[in-house]
Amino acid sequence: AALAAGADMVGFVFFPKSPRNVSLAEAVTLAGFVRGRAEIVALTVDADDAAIAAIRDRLKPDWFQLHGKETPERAAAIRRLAGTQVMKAIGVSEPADLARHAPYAAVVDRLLFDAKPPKGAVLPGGNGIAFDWDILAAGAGGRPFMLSGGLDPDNVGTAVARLTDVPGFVGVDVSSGVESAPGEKDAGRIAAFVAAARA
Ligand SMILES: O=C(O)c1ccccc1NCC(=O)[C@H](O)[C@H](O)COP(=O)(O)O
Repeated sequence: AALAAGADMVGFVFFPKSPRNVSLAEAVTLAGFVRGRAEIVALTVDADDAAIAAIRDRLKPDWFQLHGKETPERAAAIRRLAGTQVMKAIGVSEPADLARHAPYAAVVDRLLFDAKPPKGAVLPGGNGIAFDWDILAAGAGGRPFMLSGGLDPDNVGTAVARLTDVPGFVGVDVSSGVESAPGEKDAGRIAAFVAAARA
């Protein structure tokens, strides 16, 4: 559905507590459809070297998306180990959170500004929560970045319009906003999301 809709990237979640978790074997099978048509993203949460190496060797992703508490040093080490591009998720709920991205900017290829998970949340991402996009408009810093958090087919056009002139803005990422239930992607919502983002 993502490919049919014209998505640029397709992500695979490696986080057992997520309703979107896939095994490495499932991801490898699905990635076979994606390779050459869109970029393959491996989403990990504080993965150790063995997990990164296994994903690198079997999935052969274009990107690792780091969604845990990885330090800038750990993100740099993962980038070396993986030999791929790396995107680091930064949780944002207030302007001060943007300062957290500075140490990562020199060591990763892209930042993903996402909503901070609510206190006690099981998932560090994919919670369908939006934050104030004006925070990014004021100080995203010029490094390549993407926006996520609570995006859906109805609001993504407004989000893109708001950020399109902000230096570094390269795209959007979505999860729950294109689902009919947690972990159940909806082909119609995916198509509507990509169309609205591109429009
Ligand atoms: O989506 C998950 O289940 C998930 C699990 C563990 C870490 C991160 C996760 N998702 C990260 C994403 O990149 C989501 O697309 C992003 O947080 C936006 O989610 P949503 O607000 O649901 O669109």
